[in-house]
Amino acid sequence: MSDEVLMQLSSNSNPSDPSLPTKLAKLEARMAGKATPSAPAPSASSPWQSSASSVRFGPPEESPEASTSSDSDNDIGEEFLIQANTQKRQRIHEDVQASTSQPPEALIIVAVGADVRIKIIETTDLRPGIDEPNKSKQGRGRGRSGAGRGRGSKSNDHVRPSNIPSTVPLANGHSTVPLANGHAESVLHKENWPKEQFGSDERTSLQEEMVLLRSKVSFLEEELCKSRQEATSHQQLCRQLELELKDFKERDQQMKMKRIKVLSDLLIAVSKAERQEARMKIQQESLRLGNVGVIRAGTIISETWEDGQVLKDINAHLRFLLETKEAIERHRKMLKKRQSDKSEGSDVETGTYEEEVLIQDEIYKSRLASIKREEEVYLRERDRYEVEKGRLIREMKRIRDEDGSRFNNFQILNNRYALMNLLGKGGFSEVYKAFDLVEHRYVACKLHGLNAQWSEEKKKSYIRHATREYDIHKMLVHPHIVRLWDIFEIDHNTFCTVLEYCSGM
Ligand SMILES: Nc1ncnc2c1ncn2[C@@H]1O[C@H](COP(=O)(O)OP(=O)(O)OP(=O)(O)O)[C@@H](O)[C@H]1O
Repeated sequence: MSDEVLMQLSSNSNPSDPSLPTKLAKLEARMAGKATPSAPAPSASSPWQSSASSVRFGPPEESPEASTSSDSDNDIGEEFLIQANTQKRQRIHEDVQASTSQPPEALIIVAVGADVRIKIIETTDLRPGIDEPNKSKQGRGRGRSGAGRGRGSKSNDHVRPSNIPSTVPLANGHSTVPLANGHAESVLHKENWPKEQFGSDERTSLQEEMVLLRSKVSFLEEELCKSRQEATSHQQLCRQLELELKDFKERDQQMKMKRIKVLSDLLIAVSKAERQEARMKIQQESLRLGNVGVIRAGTIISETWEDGQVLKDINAHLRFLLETKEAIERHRKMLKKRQSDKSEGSDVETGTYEEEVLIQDEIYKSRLASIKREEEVYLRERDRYEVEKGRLIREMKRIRDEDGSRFNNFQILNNRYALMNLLGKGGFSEVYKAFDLVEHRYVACKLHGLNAQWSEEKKKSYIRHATREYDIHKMLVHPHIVRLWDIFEIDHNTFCTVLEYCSGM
């Protein structure tokens, strides 16, 4: 008899009915398949004793009739059992259906004596991570069917996979519960299986189901094993990829360093070649256009410019032309003076002489015009050479500044700007041509050197002004204004502004 039935009976019972223990004993005896004794069943051995003392079978209006005849008691009990069993079967059927439609729950059907117990086990899959929330349902006092956790409820204390629906009855009257690991757990029950309640076909179907579930479990275990292997191989692959990535990054870094090295070597080579070329050019130009000479006057040494040969030649030629021009002018004056002296003589002589003077004057005039043209050419040429001389002097100064600069040894500033040659020197700055190793373009690095002799206040004031100037400059974008790309500090007395490079072309 199920706990539910007992509960029902308890709720319907009349505590004042003295014949109830007898009825209960009879019913129990029937349920156990024994002959019903007329005397009350030994209450001490009955598991239902406590409740039997206070329960009454059937509806209350039938109770007087039931208390008068043992046959009628039997009939009522049988009828009740039939009803109860029919209800139970229906419930089993419903619960089995429910268990198939609701995988997290499994039914354990335990046959106890003449009754059928339905135990609903709130199951939780043993596999980690699956049906976690169902664990909370474990250990609930009573199942959904209302059947109690009384006898044989040991099986409920085990956690089972969600797809195992029921216990399977064994021949010895124990029920087995398939576990996740494929073993069967024997569930001990105090009563034997009623063969008339569970047909062999039902048992067979349950066993088949159990076999099916076992095969499912083994399949899932295989799948799990495979997944674990895959996970291991994936982890190994990940580790390998991480190592490769690290290796690749290291190699990339090395390549980057190599690239920078190769690039800076190339830039240094180019710069050195340019420097050499510039110095050779200066040597050649200084022969032609002039050079700086040193004049010593007592203890004072001063520098003066000495023109080169070309300029000397031009100047000499111009001087010669000037002298020639002056000589022709003098001859013309003398000729005119003689002409005036001769005009006092005879007409014939005077006429002949005037003709000669005119011819001579014309000759002087044409010579003067030719000298003037030649002089103009030489003067133009001298102007051109003067421009070249100025360029040469600037270049010489630049080379001298470059030689005296502390940044002339091809440094890489801020890990990015490879300094090449000096472009020029300003009031407080040196401007170097540089190559931006990140953006791969030529830039002009203006190195602002603060005078070490300056007071801290003057340095601060200079930096404040320069910062304000460059903050404004940074915002200016115009085709006729060089862009300011970057600004950074080199040391306590020096900072650098990176400008767009102007080739001057
Ligand atoms: N962006 C540039 N591109 C190419 N060359 C440059 C650039 N900026 C400056 N220079 C060169 O550097 C030289 C000195 O620069 P600049 O004229 O800016 O100095 P400055 O203004 O006199 O110095 P300071 O700002 O210290 O007073 C210039 O004559 C020019 O040859």
